[in-house]
Amino acid sequence: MEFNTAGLISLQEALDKMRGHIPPKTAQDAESVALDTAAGRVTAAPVLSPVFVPPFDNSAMDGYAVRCADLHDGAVLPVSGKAFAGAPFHGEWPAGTCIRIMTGAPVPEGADAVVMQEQAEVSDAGVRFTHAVTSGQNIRLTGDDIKQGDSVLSQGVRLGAAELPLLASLGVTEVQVWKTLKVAVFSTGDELQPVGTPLQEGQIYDTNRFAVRLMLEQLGCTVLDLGIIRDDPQALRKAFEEANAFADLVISSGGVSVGEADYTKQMLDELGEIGFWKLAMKPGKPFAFGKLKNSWFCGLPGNPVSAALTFYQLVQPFIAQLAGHTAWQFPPRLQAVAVTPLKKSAGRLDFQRGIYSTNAQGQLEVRTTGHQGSHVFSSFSQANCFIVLERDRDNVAAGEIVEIEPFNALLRS
Ligand SMILES: Nc1nc2c(c(=O)[nH]1)N[C@H]1C(S)=C(S)[C@@H](COP(=O)(O)OP(=O)(O)OC[C@H]3O[C@@H](n4cnc5c(N)ncnc54)[C@H](O)[C@@H]3O)O[C@H]1N2
Ligand code: MOO
Repeated sequence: MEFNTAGLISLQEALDKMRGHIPPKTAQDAESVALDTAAGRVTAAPVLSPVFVPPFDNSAMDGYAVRCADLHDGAVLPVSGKAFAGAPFHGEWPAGTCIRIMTGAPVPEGADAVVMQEQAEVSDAGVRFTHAVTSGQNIRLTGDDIKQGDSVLSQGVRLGAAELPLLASLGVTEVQVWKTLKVAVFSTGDELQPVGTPLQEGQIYDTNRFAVRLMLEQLGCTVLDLGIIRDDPQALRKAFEEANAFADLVISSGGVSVGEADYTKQMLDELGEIGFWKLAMKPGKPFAFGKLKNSWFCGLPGNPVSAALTFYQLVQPFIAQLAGHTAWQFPPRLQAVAVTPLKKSAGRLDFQRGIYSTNAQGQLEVRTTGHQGSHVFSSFSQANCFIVLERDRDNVAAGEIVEIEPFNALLRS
């Protein structure tokens, strides 16, 4: 693996480096799972339909199945039988008669139209149709949705509420998916305590592991949580080794900056290879990426906003690719009018937290959540988007156009 470690690199350069190193998946990475357990998994091969949908010609309306040839002016057709969904008509169907039919029922052989009952007058003599009838009307033809052998899902699609019912409708019982990614997580820092433990002087609760674990679960990963690791090279080495033995990807938070207790980079140097560790983005300047013996490594910065943001902007797309989720898309960016001034100094691509809405003129507008410090995690719960301010941009005055990136499902509740 060849990496450039000098200087600050751009977010795009970092993403290209991270995603560019992932080898293509092979057959060994795939497994077959039952449809019932496939939610959140990613298809390893296109899914071909084993059947036609609909599987037979059937009625789109409650009404009467007819042969158009019988429908001369003023014709009254006696009813010769009934066809229900699940109970087809198989009796004798004399010429000049019709069949009562319900929505979803197989169309009797020879019928070339179905007339909805609102366009029929029923008398003792039979049924008279009040509107012109065209051949084929209200008949849903075999395979008009899906043909047998059609590819209904491509490779690299995450299976959810839009996909799994479709497979169920085809009678598919098993699906080929990529194996679930295994991700090990730990937080570093002597000041950190797990939730539920009383805090002593100088201590704080561990926010990052909570955020990272949650986002990993939403991305369909199997998580090994190694807890809080003290700022001690010995303990860190042990955590790195344990994580590497289990995982495809190891994610830590904290200790990537330049302080005296910031050992993450040193560990990565010792136990693996550093790809890069400084980005021209804010928050999130110190973000370490590299490789351990068997696994990839992402070292998130300790500040909670920086950790969540770098996970969202860098780790999320990286995991999508590692997981074979090729249908994953970067959240779209839109233009909006800033209705509050935004503080910014040139030098780093800035992801401020904002609240966007549509104004009375139908224009998108956005305002800041306020204090944008990297420790102000509450800015995420108030926000519904990032305000993305280009690297070279300075302070923004109210009324200027800015780019926004609405949160995707990872941050939207
Ligand atoms: N001299 C410099 N100092 C710092 C720089 C720099 O370039 N030069 N960069 C700053 C930036 S930007 C960031 S971001 C942080 C990142 O530092 P680390 O990744 O080494 O993180 P720590 O020092 O361990 O912690 C920073 C901050 O975040 C709190 N923290 C850490 N982990 C958690 C957690 N799991 N949950 C909640 N809060 C956490 C920690 O207590 C610190 O307050 O470095 C700056 N410094
Ligand atoms: O980049 Mo630090 O990540 O600004 O707080």
